[in-house]
Amino acid sequence: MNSLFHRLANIGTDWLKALKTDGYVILDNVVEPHFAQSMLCELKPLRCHSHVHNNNDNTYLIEKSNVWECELHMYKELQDICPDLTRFLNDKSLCNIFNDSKFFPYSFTHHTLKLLYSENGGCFPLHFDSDYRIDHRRITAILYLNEHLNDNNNDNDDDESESGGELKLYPITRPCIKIPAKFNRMVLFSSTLMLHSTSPTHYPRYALNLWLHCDKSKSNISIDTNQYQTHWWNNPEKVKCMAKYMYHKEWRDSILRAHQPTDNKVQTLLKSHDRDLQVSLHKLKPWINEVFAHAHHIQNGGVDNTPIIPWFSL
Ligand SMILES: O=C(O)CCC(=O)C(=O)O
Ligand SMILES: [Fe+2]
Repeated sequence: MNSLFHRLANIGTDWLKALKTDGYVILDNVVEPHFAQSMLCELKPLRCHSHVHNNNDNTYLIEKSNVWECELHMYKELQDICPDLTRFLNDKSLCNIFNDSKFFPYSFTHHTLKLLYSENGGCFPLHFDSDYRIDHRRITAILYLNEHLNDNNNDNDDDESESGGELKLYPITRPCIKIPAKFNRMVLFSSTLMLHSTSPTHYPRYALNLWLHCDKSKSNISIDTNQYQTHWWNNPEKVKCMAKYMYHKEWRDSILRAHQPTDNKVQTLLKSHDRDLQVSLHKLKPWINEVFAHAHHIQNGGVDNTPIIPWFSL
């Protein structure tokens, strides 16, 4: 069977280098357009028949209003009626590209696939996908399937577009990046350290979220704790604290935006957000002047490439 990601195998390694250095990369036209189209055709009726549902029985996905999520690997009965989405789920070629490149200190075993649909202001609050202490996801790869978005939906517009639905990345060395969810575009980023959110969508928004899982027993990771004492950015935990501090206002607002005001989870989420912010500031204490200066610089639109962020070190 041909690789579904054949284009990635033929575009050299610059994109892998960019992902490793910047923590994210944007790739257009990654799968055969007719295959992307056919996955979209399978996805649309699923959401109409409510198969793509809010996973409110699953603690690991927090329910958000107007966002439908379904982890396809958990629903065998859906796999039988969605052959192309199931082929996308079972395809190993993306993992193989990463494993063969040896650019990353992981051995990827497989990916899982979450189907996503949002509408009517649906959005994701700021979050990290994976907590390295409890799960094995290391790279997020989201394929967007929104045909009506075209080149008028320019990348990196300063203002939120009218259609909304952008993926927003917060890489802490530069201001937020807004990425329109265009058809057959894939955005890859660090599951553990890339803070991200989505802006409220004003169109029916379709996406396929792949998570690459690593085999922890085979990972080639060494943590030098002495080195971690030197700079905050050498320590992945501190990078997360920094992101929390830099974007805490936006984070708080995004929690309110993603849930109905009547949802009683909101107060709990806000409380835990406020507590995490205090903990983060405490952990950053040894570097506090440096941290404030860095945050101030980025918040004023600056870029600071001095910190080499260990995006894929855990
Ligand atoms: O749909 C997107 O662009 C992002 C989705 C996301 O962040 C998630 O599923 O964790
Ligand atoms: Fe996410």
